[in-house]
Amino acid sequence: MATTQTETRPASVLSREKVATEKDPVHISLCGVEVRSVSSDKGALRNDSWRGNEGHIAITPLRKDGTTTNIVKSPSTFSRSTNPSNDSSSPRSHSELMNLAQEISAHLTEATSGSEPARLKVATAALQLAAALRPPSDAIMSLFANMSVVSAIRVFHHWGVLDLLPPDPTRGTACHEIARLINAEEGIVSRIAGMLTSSRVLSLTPAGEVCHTATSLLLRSSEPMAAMFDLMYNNVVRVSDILPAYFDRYGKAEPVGPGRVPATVLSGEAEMGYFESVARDEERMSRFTRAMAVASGRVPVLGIYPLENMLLKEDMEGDGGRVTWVDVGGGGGHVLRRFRKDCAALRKGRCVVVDLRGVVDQGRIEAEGDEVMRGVEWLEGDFMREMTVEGARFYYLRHIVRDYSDPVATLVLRNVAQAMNRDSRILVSEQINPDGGGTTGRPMPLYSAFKDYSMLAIGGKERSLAQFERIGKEAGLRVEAVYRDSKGTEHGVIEFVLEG
Ligand SMILES: C[S@@+](CC[C@H](N)C(=O)[O-])C[C@H]1O[C@@H](n2cnc3c(N)ncnc32)[C@H](O)[C@@H]1O
Repeated sequence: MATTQTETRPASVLSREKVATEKDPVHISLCGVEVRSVSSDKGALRNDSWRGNEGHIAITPLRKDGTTTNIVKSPSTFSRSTNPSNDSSSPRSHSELMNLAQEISAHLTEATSGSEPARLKVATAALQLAAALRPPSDAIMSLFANMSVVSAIRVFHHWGVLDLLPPDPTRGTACHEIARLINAEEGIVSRIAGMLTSSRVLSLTPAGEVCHTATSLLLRSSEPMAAMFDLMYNNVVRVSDILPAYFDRYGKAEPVGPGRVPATVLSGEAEMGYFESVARDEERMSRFTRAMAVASGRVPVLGIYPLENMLLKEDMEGDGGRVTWVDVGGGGGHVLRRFRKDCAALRKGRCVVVDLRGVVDQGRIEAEGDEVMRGVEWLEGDFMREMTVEGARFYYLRHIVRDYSDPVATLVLRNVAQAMNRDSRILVSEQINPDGGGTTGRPMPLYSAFKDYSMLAIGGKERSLAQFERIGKEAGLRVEAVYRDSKGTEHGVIEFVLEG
């Protein structure tokens, strides 16, 4: 079913994309010669079945010398014929529907026996089949049905209902008992519970008692996902309510920031940047950091950039105390921890986490006694002003550049560039949108578009490679290489070096 697809990137970009090695099945954008399906690692995409663009393709391109190498390419860079998702609203022929049904039945056994690629195939086909069978008016009303689910979760969350249900999903609590425990009327409790059981966020015992599901367990207040839910509620739902008035007031343009972004206008702190406003409140900052741990878990950290190989190539002996790795805006160090756990060479090097004061203070405390983080330095710093760690080998910016508009992101990159040596590298680890951002005849994967849209609230954006190249150039950097995720996400790592 798959077809080869010639990459349409300009030659200037193609020449810089990275060829994979056996150990690092890095995917790049080159013209594919053979196309075959590839296995995926387990777990990374669990619970993501609504991402809407599943599966991925491995291509075996020919090198100039005629040999081949394993290169994996994200599906979004293929033509629609290779990856027919995302156009759920277009009418489908009977044979297309039959193909989807066959796709589901062909992979269902494998999918339910733990195969991640099979699960992705079945989930995608099932979503496409359901969407194709849904009349347009239902498609519209289902948007509001989803919002009602969000609303019901929020109320139960606020009332502490999700914390009081038994954690064992086979044991339930009757609505009258929930009502008694939270001092509410039974009628309102059962209506909200009804929204959540019909959407399968909660479930019912045969006796009609309400019980947890795997989904609702993740929303208990002790879970990091609850912090993420709050963040999304604020930055997507609440911000949506003011967006038309926001654009009326500030103009129909991308927010530039750092101040006057929708989220800070909403909170009555219009002149502040988003992070400035979050950092004013210790509790809010701590919830934000917890939410980031979830965000990081949803996209791969390891296995994209061949760090171990790169470090082995470097002569770190006699380094004169040179810093190996700066995690710029590294939060509580959760990402650095994963790199250090995986990469012995990095544990030997000097690693620094730079972030705002409250964040590094918290990170330092939490890392105490953690063998993997022993020796890590925690440094308060403001990347909007300067990068104080000079000449490090790597400056790692994960989910940083996307937090800002082009002018502000350029400022951050320029500050880092000014601290670099000629052999230093910046690694930007983010979603890489397809060129054209979904406006070139093929829609973006739904999840990628959602991530971009949700960044609007804080004045940020997801970018295509061409957009990264542009802001890098403004900052005095050039793209040395691009490493894409082989697991079907749009995530990648862009390696920048000093221009010239
Ligand atoms: C979206 S989070 C990303 C955290 C982490 N890199 C990750 O991938 O999970 C952005 C991080 O940048 C930090 N940050 C925001 N503004 C900053 C500034 N001006 N200087 C340094 N760090 C900042 C925040 O505190 C937060 O930890």
